[in-house]
Amino acid sequence: MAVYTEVSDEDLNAFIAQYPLGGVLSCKGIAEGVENSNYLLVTETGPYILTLYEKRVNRADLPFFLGLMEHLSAKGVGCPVPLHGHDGEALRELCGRPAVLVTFLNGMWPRRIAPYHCQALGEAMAGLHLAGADFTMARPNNLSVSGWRPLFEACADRAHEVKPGLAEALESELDLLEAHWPSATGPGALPSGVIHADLFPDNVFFRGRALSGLIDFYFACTDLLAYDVAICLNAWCFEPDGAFNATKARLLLSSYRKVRPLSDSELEALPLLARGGSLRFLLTRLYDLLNHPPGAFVQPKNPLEYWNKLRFHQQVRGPGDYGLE
Ligand SMILES: Nc1ncnc2c1ncn2[C@@H]1O[C@H](COP(=O)(O)OP(=O)(O)OP(=O)(O)O)[C@@H](O)[C@H]1O
Ligand SMILES: N[C@@H](CCO)C(=O)O
Repeated sequence: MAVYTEVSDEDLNAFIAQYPLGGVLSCKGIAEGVENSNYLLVTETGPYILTLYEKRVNRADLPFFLGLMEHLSAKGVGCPVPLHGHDGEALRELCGRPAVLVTFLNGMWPRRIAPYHCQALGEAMAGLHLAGADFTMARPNNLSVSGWRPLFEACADRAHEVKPGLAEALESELDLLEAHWPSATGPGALPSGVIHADLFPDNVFFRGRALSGLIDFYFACTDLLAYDVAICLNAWCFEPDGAFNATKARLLLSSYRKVRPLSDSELEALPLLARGGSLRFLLTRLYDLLNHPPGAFVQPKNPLEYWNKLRFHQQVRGPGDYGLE
């Protein structure tokens, strides 16, 4: 149960009274998700999502996230929209945590990924990148290459508990990525802009076969657009047994490219970006696993799922291995 901060009825009623939403009819903690405390709130005017932000969300970043969702929604991207209270404010505090109410999105995230999901995701991701092009705020990606060594150092001493030799292998990969990571500035720079940076299946809603919305913009930032593509290759194009599905990758990439073409440099950089994306999620999962509070309801995700993905990308010879003709 990803509810880290419990809210009393008294605190909730006082919080909701600050909005023109009528009285509270129900408020239930949402089990899914591992980063923040989420509640499904129903008032006399309908359903909403109440989010209390936890450890990995910096309060100072919230204006960027909230402003981005408003910007993208205005551009036609299906995403939650923050609600403003009587005082015009969207960002508040509840039970000592930064808290926001957002609109409820209908749809279900796909538990079993079909090729058509990948095709729809590629198109939606490209649309997101284009819609974010004129968003005036910027936020550095604190979980890109500059953020990986501190995470690694916080895990290195105990990584062997998860897999013998893991620390040594990760340090070697980290050295390579730090030495060769593509730049967003200067000669040979790759295109950059607003990326979601966490476009996993559980953050993408479908209604039937149609993609209906994107949620969880709390890792969104300004970074390499192709890095978002690489994160999605990892999150959508591997089968439960760990096998890479080149058909899904081809559909994802080709539908993305129909909306926003990928340059030759971006395509050439995909294997390295996918190795970085593998390391990023491996490290955050490893950190969460090694620091998992005993008895917590939230089940940590398996870092070795991303060790297997990293090993796959390490042997990729070029973008052709991602199903591209
Ligand atoms: N706007 C929304 N409309 C409908 N459901 C939502 C919305 N936002 C969140 N949810 C529900 O809450 C769940 C958790 O939301 P979210 O993924 O943002 O939490 P999180 O703690 O950031 O999780 P994650 O581990 O994916 O980062 C989602 O899987 C979804 O079921
Ligand atoms: N989507 C992330 C969790 C939230 O950052 C993962 O699966 O590791």
